Amino acid sequence: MAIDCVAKAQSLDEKKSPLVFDASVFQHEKNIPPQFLWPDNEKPCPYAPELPIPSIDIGGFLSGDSKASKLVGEACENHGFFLVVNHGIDFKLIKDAHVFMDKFFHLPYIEKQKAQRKPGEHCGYASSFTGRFSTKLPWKETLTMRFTPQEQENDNKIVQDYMIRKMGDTFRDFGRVYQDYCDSMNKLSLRIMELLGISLGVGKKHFKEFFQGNDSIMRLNYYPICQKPELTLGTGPHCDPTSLTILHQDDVGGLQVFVDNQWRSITPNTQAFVVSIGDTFMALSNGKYKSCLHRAVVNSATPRKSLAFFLCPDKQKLVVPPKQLINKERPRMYPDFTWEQFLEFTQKHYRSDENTLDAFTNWLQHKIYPFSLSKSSR
Ligand SMILES: C=C1C[C@]23C[C@H]1CC[C@H]2[C@]1(C)CCC[C@@](C)(C(=O)O)[C@H]1[C@@H]3C(=O)O
Ligand SMILES: O=C(O)CCC(=O)C(=O)O
Ligand SMILES: [Fe+2]
Repeated sequence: MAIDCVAKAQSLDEKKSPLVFDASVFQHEKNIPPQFLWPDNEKPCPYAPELPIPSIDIGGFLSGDSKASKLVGEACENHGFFLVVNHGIDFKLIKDAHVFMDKFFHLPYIEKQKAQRKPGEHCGYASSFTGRFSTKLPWKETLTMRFTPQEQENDNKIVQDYMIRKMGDTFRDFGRVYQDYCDSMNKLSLRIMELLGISLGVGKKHFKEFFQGNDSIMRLNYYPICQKPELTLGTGPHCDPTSLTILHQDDVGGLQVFVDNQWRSITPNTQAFVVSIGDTFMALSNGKYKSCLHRAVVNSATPRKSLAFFLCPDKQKLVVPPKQLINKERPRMYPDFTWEQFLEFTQKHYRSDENTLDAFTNWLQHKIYPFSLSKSSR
């Protein structure tokens, strides 16, 4: 009974009308609401030296390209970030995606609310998560769409259909651009999975086949101007729980990665994509490749935009590393799990941070073995 009451209280909490983060208002406010203030130990530092990350020519990469494989392997074992250039993605498509993103986030709040994210779901429009969290709110608005590859040419176009359903037929072009963008990201992801398979010594097919039927996430991040950027964060410190992130950031700058105990900035390069390993791929590589802590800072001069494509496996597939990556020196590091379980954990039980995967594996083990004694309590 008590648990039911708590659960009801929490769900009612989500239903309370939360603070509305309307950037058109907030971006001019001298004093930002207390919910957006981050603790001193997490506030952005005045200077984050650039992190040089390898630039991989994915267009020139062929199976025998040991240089690309070595460069990617070193980066992924260290911090999990690298650039991809010569990617073959149409630059007009990237430009159109940014133009349409700008148009969406400049709509009146009441219009954007037509796509409002519902509690417990990951798709939709969110204005800084004021309905999800009560403190350390990120200074951003987001629009999140689900992507699954079309099996047949005439299969439904899940991204375009979603945008038309939520926003009406005037969003047909918006939907087409993001459908094409996600289709391009899907193809690029599978090329990168070939490279990661070779660099891990399991062959170019292994991960490419694992992610053939992916169930991925397209997220648009819009970071409004902030009058006190030193007091808040656009996106708080976290590791992506997903498998692979392909990020296109505009030329404003703000992405930072925590490496060797220091925040380092990733210099914008609109010709390239920033690719990073997520928690799920860290588990697939049995911990060999690292999912790294990162965040986004904001500024008082110009809004910042980033397009994040999060590759995720079919929700029912078991996440299990290939046997070649399990040995005496490196026994199994994480339990079997499905992306469906992990995604539910991040949407209903836990705010992704630097410990999400460990918190998830503890949660999973207590869910499966509720009365097992954890090591610490033995
Ligand atoms: C599965 C996901 C959850 C988040 C979006 C994708 C991958 C990154 C996650 C996120 C961005 C990590 C930081 C916290 C978060 C709440 C956010 O700032 O948006 C996370 C996303 C989410 O839970 O909606
Ligand atoms: O906007 C950025 O540069 C990073 C955003 C991010 O890390 C995310 O959406 O997971
Ligand atoms: Fe991220």
